[in-house]
Amino acid sequence: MGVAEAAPTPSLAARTRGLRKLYRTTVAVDHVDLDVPEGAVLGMLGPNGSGKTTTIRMLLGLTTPTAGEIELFGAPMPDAAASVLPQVGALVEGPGFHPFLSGRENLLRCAAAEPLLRSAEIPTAVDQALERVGLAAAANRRYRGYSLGMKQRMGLAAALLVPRRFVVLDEPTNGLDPAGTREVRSVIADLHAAGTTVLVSSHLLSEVEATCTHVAVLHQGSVVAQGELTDLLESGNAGLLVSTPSVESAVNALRDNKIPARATPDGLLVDLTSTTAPEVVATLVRADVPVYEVHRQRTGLEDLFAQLTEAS
Ligand SMILES: Nc1ncnc2c1ncn2[C@@H]1O[C@H](COP(=O)(O)OP(=O)(O)OP(=O)(O)O)[C@@H](O)[C@H]1O
Repeated sequence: MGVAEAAPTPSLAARTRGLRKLYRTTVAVDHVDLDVPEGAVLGMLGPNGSGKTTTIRMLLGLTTPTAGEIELFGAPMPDAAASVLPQVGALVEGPGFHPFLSGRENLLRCAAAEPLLRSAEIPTAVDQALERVGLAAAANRRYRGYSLGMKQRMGLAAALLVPRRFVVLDEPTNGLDPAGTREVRSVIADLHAAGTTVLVSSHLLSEVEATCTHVAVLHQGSVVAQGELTDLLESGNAGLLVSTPSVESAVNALRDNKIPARATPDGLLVDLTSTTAPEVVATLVRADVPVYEVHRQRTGLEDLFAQLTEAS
């Protein structure tokens, strides 16, 4: 043992290092170093084909990495799969429900395979999961007749059969109507409030902004940005765009108050490094400058994501 102890690293629900997956000659995932802090809701953001599903499948032991390491709660995968995976609930493509059984019957079968559920607890767990995803009324209908959104809800119900330490949701709002999307957001918020770590993939920045505390952006199989959502959103130049017919008076009024600003084709761009949006508006109003509209300039993450999605 060394004399100096290393500073304790925050506990991670999932950690990958150098993760790589090749399908023949296709590099699906390349050198992914992902940290999912315990208690976080981490949004894995990326355009189609950026490697989200492949990364998730490797985390869950559903596909074998070509190279790299995976740990779940500090335990190496796949060696620790039997002890760790029962604590992990997952919604991934192709959950394989039986088409001729009802939603309830399918979930009863899933529940029977859950090591953490005692037989006596199964019926209640199934009913609670059906209720939670809004499928209680359709529970006795055959799975075959379910809509895409209902099938998606079934996958979510299966992930939520037991209280989990970690829930992994691959594009959970795919195929859902606006009400279904709101329900998924509320399920994620409930899980977060209960201390469960959530990893959720999406190709929509708005989705991630609405639900996540952390984000990892994937592009062409690699992580191009990761960290706390607020930090990433604030990265880059924070600016406020002001729409006013009196640009010159506005610039002068702001400069008198030591707030840097300049005219741009999009409007008056005010530097927010040393001030706030309400302060800028108050300053302009005090100087009798008419303000039609103000909005924040696109953030670092929005710019990054726009570049990635526009390029693909
Ligand atoms: N089983 C497979 N066989 C061959 N190539 C695959 C397979 N699965 C994924 N790929 C390829 O790996 C790359 C990453 O795919 P992946 O499904 O992980 O991306 P994704 O970010 O989840 O995309 P989407 O948002 O469309 O679901 C793509 O080029 C895809 O074509």
